[in-house]
Amino acid sequence: MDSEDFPTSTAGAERAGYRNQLAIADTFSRSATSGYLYLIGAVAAILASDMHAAYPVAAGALLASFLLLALVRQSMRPPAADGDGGAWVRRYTGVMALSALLWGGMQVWILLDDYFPAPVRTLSLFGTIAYATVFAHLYTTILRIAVAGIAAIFLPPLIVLWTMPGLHMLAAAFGLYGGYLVFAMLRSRRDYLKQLDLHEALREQRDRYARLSRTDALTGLANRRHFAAKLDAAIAQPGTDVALLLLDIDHFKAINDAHGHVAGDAALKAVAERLRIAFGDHDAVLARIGGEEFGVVLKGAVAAGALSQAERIRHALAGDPLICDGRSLPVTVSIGAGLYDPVRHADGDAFYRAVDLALYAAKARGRNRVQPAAGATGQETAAEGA
Ligand SMILES: Nc1nc2c(ncn2[C@@H]2O[C@H](COP(=O)(O)OP(=O)(O)OP(=O)(O)O)[C@@H](O)[C@H]2O)c(=O)[nH]1
Repeated sequence: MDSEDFPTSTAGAERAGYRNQLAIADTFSRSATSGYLYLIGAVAAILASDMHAAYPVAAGALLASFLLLALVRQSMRPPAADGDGGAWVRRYTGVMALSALLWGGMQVWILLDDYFPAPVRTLSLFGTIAYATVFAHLYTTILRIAVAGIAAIFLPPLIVLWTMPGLHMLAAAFGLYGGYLVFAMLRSRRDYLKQLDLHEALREQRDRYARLSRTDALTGLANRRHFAAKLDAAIAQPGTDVALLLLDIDHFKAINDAHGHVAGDAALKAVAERLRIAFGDHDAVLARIGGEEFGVVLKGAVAAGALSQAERIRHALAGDPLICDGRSLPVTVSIGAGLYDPVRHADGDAFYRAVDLALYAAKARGRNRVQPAAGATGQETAAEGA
């Protein structure tokens, strides 16, 4: 879709895409059934002038065309979010402009053919003014539709009125109203863009809150609630291996006591960064469960090797002190690790509890070690003091 159709206050394809989608949806909801208004107008003009008796073929063709265009318009549902919005806008603009042009043409005929009495001319001119006004006030969701519609409806009768003897005053009044329509169209467009901005700000705020509600503020990892939901979702996928690692920093209180809470926070952030480095390339969910405890969900092939993955991160942390604000902080972690087994674990909670017990056991058995959950595959890989 052409970007000038939907100017944005800030750049960004995703943002523009959202605005385009909104504009398309709004256009359709405002105009899908209004093609029938032309049909009603045409029926009124034909009945008021007995045109069906004098010009039966033309009257039938007009009614059939208005009906067809109204039906086509109503059936043109907007594309899905990933569909071709630009093509839809072009087609929809074409259908709306064609309907407007047909009305404009009928209006010209009514003005030029002496067959039509004055009241019918007046009636049809009212219709022309009404339809053009709708374009100026409602269809500015997509500016080219409003411009094309007003031009197609309004210009043909305006030009004809201007050339008709004795109707210059009427043509001038008509022209003045046309000027007002351009003004109204631009104002309506401005209001609509403001409405889009508001929509967008609300959406961004909603997304921001949703993100915050999933994230641990200190480390930027998932929080406990989101982690639990991700674990449930992972084990609900049939045929996918799922492993859980629960890591707890050993004697973390001593870091706080020795270096202060701020340094403790920095250490937590540094551990989170080490987890990102260690598991960033894997299909993994990383979380700070609370305090100095972290969780990792591993999925797929890497899950089967959960114990060696746990050992790898334990070893990496023990062998390479954290660097926080230029200060070297040696840390070790105790890790509970388990592979989800639907026979042994009733649900995500039961799985989590089993791995949590393994973490407790790792602490009880001396810390700085990996403890497999009961029933987990693989060998225990205690590595105290490594
Ligand atoms: N800096 C900082 N400290 C925290 C945070 N959350 C919890 N703590 C501290 O983490 C420490 C946890 O202490 P404990 O539960 O005794 O555990 P530990 O000292 O790590 O000992 P073990 O787990 O048994 O090895 C406490 O001193 C808490 O105040 C936090 O967000 N920031």
